[in-house]
Amino acid sequence: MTVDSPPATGVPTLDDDPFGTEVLSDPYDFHRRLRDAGPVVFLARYGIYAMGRFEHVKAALSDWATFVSSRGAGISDFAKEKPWRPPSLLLEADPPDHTVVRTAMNGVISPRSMRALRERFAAPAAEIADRLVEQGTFDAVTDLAEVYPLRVFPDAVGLPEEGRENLLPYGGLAFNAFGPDNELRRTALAAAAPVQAWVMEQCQRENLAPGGFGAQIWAAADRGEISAEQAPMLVRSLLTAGVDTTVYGIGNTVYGLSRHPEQWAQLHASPAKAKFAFDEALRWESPVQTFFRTTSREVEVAGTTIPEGTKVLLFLGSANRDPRHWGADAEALDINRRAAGHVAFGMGVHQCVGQPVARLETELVLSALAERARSLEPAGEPAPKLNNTLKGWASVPVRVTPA
Ligand code: HEM
Ligand SMILES: O=C(O)c1ccc(-n2ccnc2)cc1
Repeated sequence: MTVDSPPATGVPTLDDDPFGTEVLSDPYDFHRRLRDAGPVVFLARYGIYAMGRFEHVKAALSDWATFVSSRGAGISDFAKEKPWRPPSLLLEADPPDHTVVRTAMNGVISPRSMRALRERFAAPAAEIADRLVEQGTFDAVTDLAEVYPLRVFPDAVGLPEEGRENLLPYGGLAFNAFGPDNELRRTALAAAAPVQAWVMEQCQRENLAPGGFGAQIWAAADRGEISAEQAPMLVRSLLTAGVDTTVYGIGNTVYGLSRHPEQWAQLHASPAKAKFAFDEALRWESPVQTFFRTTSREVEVAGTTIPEGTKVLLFLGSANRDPRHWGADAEALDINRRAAGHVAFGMGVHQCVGQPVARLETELVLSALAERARSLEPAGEPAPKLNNTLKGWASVPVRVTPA
């Protein structure tokens, strides 16, 4: 789908396809041209506006009343087109409706529930790290990034064992569906029905084990914090977001460190740096590259007037490498940089509610590997995994030497 807002005269325009194979597999040249073209740029291919600089991406994310999510976090404008699935009560909602549901979710993914998960998440991390260091050569994506989250997260939600292989395809479908009507989106939607049916079935109370995130969401409905109709939709949010994102996050982190052996050496020397390494890796190669907003009114941004009802693509990955904010070495991976304040988890009312889960998983598995592996280096060419929203790898062959 394309939107038909013609560019206001004088708006810098680019003809690149941000959802084409070239940009999806290596976006950084386009990001530099996007940032340098201006604060607000018209992308003629889809008739959308775009922001790539840190200052303006952060401001738009923080201004939820002007840049709304309820008309879709993808290119499709829900005011004009039927969504491919019932809209998310979190990602595709605005305050005040969003506030009630988010408050309930904050109570489920809470510091207390994360403390309980730390023990449960630590043992599998150590076990997988032991095995991979023993192996010496492995694939950081298929042997690690795709294994560990699927080992710990479905149990944390309280999912049955049966059918968990649907989780990665469903996440990939949802993240492709935010994009335009291209090959990636069409292929994903063509295979959607059985995966969607499985996901919605798992969101029902009777399929969720006691004590898990799912059961805790239903308990919030029992307490009247949310309605019984909203509860399965909130579980759906966790199933949509909870696996793909961390798989890409862990994969991107190990990919980045494998290309910077001196940084791995520092991490091996002090594995407690894993949390800083994760933040810097998220800044340097943001798993979630983009999200859309829609303008609820005509708005002026840095001298450019954006009409009401315009789809605006926020390039989180570009903002996280903007030298105007991060300095001249913005494109370098440096685990000693204080990368806090990046927008890889978003900003404002929609800032990632799953952040504590992503941080716990990555910190545990990265520190477990760093303790055991003195060195981590490439062992072959990586293969990108193309997705309309996510940036990451299908394969990252690496070699480690034991401590
Ligand atoms: C490295 C991993 C992750 C990254 C980079 C990430 C990134 C993001 C971003 C950028 C947003 C903001 C979306 C927007 O502003 O439109 C977001 C929101 C969200 N994330 Fe994540 N996420 C990650 C992991 C997770 C996990 C593991 C979960 C679930 C356990 C999760 C659940 C959510 C939910 C439910 C929202 C919507 C929050 C709201 O709208 O209030 N995310 N995430
Ligand atoms: O509610 C949903 O369906 C949904 C919610 C959040 C994400 N997301 C994106 C990045 N982290 C999470 C994706 C889908």
